[in-house]
Amino acid sequence: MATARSFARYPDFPSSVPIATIPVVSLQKLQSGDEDESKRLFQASREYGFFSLSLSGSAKGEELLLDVEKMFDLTESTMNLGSDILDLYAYKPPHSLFGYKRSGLLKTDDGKVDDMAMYNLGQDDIMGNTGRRSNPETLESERETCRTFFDHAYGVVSIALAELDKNLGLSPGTLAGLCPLDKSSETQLRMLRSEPKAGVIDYRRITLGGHTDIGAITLLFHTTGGLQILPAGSSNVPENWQYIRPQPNCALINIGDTLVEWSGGVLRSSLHRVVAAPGKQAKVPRQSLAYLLRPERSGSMRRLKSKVIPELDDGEEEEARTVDEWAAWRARQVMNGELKPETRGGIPTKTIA
Ligand SMILES: O=C(O)CCC(=O)C(=O)O
Ligand SMILES: [Fe+2]
Repeated sequence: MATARSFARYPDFPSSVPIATIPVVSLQKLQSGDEDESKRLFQASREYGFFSLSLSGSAKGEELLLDVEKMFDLTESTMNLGSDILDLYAYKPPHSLFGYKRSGLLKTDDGKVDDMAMYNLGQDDIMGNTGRRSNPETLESERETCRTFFDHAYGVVSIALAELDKNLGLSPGTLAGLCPLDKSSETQLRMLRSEPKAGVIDYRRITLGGHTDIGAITLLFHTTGGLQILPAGSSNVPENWQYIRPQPNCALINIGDTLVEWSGGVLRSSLHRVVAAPGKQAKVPRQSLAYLLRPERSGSMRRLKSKVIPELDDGEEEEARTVDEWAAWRARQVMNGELKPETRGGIPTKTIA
């Protein structure tokens, strides 16, 4: 579903809706050490908090695209089990966010509820870092496929993190080293699906409410539209939200709140949400896959030090909480209404690396 071939199976994304001009960066160019491409990735990560990573022409990229196709099929067969069966694997917030969430359990910004089913598959579970969880048979029988996906997705996202290391003036391997594949974390593959509605389509229907991703960085695969971003500096009114047009053979990458913390606000995490897919695309089921990379649980949320990252201002305190403590504290703040999700970061660097 992420390759050009699968795009051909879906109705076209309409040309009449406002879209955000998210830069496309080539994985193959990054792998060959192209400095301009690296700078473009950094610039996009500061200006939009999003960039598209073209996977074509890179062996690692094309391998991942094939895994993505398989995971889209597994999303479909899993979701087809129906919510009665899937509820046996229901997620248990706030204690555990792994497992199935049926549609309609989350509040959206407009006071309604979401319209998105998701199955959150834990990296620890699949990679064997901690105790196994039990998942529906569709996934249990394909553990090896899932393992390959996690392995390859981590490999590609590590290349993007290495570029951020370089541009942030950090030593090679710093960011990926804080989010290891083989250590316990909340890292997950979120398999999302929203069903088409009969009758007149409400294109303003929010299927997944506005949020920023709490982790380090996210790789998203989608074929149909509906994902929207609120550009930096724009107020949160319906006309300011812009669609992100899915690009064939690409992963959409976005910066999460953890990278904003570590970079002292140099990188940006942008508010995004999902609404009904535009045009004829609203008539087909919408599936997406989000690989949400989170740091090692016991890791530190302290701002990193480099010649690019600004030091703490007078009166600012060093973050003392661990990754897990910080995530729990933020979730509480959002729940108590003390923190409204909003775009963060994108401040000037100390010097340019
Ligand atoms: O389905 C999408 O396009 C976006 C999903 C998303 O933002 C998330 O799962 O955090
Ligand atoms: Fe998200």
